[in-house]
Amino acid sequence: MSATDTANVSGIVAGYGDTEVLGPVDLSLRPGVTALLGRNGSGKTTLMRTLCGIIPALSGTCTVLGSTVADGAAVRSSVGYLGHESALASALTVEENLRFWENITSTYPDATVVPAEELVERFDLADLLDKKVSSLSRGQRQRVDLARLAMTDPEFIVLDEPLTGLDPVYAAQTRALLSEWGETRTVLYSTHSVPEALELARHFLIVQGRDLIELDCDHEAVTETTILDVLEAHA
Ligand SMILES: Nc1ncnc2c1ncn2[C@@H]1O[C@H](COP(=O)(O)OP(=O)(O)OP(=O)(O)O)[C@@H](O)[C@H]1O
Repeated sequence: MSATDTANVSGIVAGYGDTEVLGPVDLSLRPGVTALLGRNGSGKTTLMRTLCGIIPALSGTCTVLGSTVADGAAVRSSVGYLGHESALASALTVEENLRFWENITSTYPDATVVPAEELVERFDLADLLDKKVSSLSRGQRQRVDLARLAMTDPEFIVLDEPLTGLDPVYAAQTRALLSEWGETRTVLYSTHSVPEALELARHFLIVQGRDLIELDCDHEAVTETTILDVLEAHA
């Protein structure tokens, strides 16, 4: 553990009820982009949801920015999570959703709230404002979900496969957004694309069986072959 760590995980076992999926694992996350890789069903989503306090760890402790994630209120405004399922209300319009989240986030203790108008411009949402979320395409909805996530300007950003299924223009914009966030914040994102991970990240977490293998470009040469070797070791 070091003073610059954003998240510290100690002996975490992640899973559901009686079913252990991953762990026990220890890990630390620092500012920058970390890519999380692993085979289908290996536990990436489970781990990310545990780190954000969405599901409880079966054992072990997880601290984010000095607060334990079990204390949901303490981490709510400092952690931004984008999962497979949208956090938006599908029967409301995009504008209504942004206003709703603006109201909710302004109640978080010590929260920064980026005004909806600023997010509309930054995430290019002007043409979508009057549309119901239920009528949006997956990529359009993700844009709104990212704006919702950015509303609290979180220091720890966790994104589950944010680059899957996007058109080339929006994929490039999202890659640029991740890189920009990674300059000052801690970004953990999952992906199945090794080349894309190598382009975006300098730190890699790879699920191997119930363990997490860490690779770090600052300490070793990380290549597609190194990552594939780790992924295939338990195939
Ligand atoms: N709600 C749940 N209850 C019980 N088991 C679950 C639940 N959600 C996922 N699992 C199981 O946990 C394991 C890990 O799933 P998880 O979704 O974390 O994998 P993943 O690495 O994100 O997979 P993928 O790459 O396919 O998205 C799988 O065996 C899955 O069946």
